[in-house]
Amino acid sequence: HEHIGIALRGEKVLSLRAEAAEDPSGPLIRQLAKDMLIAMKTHGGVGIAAPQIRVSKRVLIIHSKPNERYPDAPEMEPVIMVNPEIISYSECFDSMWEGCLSVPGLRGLVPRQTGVSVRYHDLTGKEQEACLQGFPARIFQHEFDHLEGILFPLRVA
Ligand SMILES: O=C(O)C[C@@H](Cc1ccccc1)C(=O)SCC(=O)c1ccccc1
Ligand SMILES: [Zn+2]
Repeated sequence: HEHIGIALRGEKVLSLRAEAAEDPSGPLIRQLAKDMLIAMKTHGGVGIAAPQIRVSKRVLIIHSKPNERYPDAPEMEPVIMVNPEIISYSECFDSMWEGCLSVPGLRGLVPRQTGVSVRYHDLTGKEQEACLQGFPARIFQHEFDHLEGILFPLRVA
């Protein structure tokens, strides 16, 4: 399974609103999260959403780490979020360069809120809340869009 393929722009699964996961702590979601982690690492992403490995479920991973475009991005452990909800956004916006594993070769300057407060279930089924700022907030909003069937070119200013 080393090479779990990534769905590309134009595939229907990327345009759907993903379905809520019924059992966030069940074996199906745990296996899905494992496959997503492998796919994200294999393809060198800083995040991934389940529809990108052709599973239309509301699961996303954010894994901010320093990279050539954002050398000062915070280093964090991957955060796996099941059925994430946005509680509130910051007022401020900024634009940053984004890429997408499903849109290879394209980069775009995307305006998004600088902060976001989220609620989600972790893989133990526990409800969590997190306040994200900066690059992690950026990645979250990009991955959450995937759960809504939205790809970043739609948001390019
Ligand atoms: O396709 C995805 O969802 C993963 C995507 C996440 C993302 C990157 C940059 C801004 C917002 C969200 C990627 O990881 S694209 C490839 C990449 O590693 C990268 C691209 C631009 C900047 C930093 C990393
Ligand atoms: Zn993407």
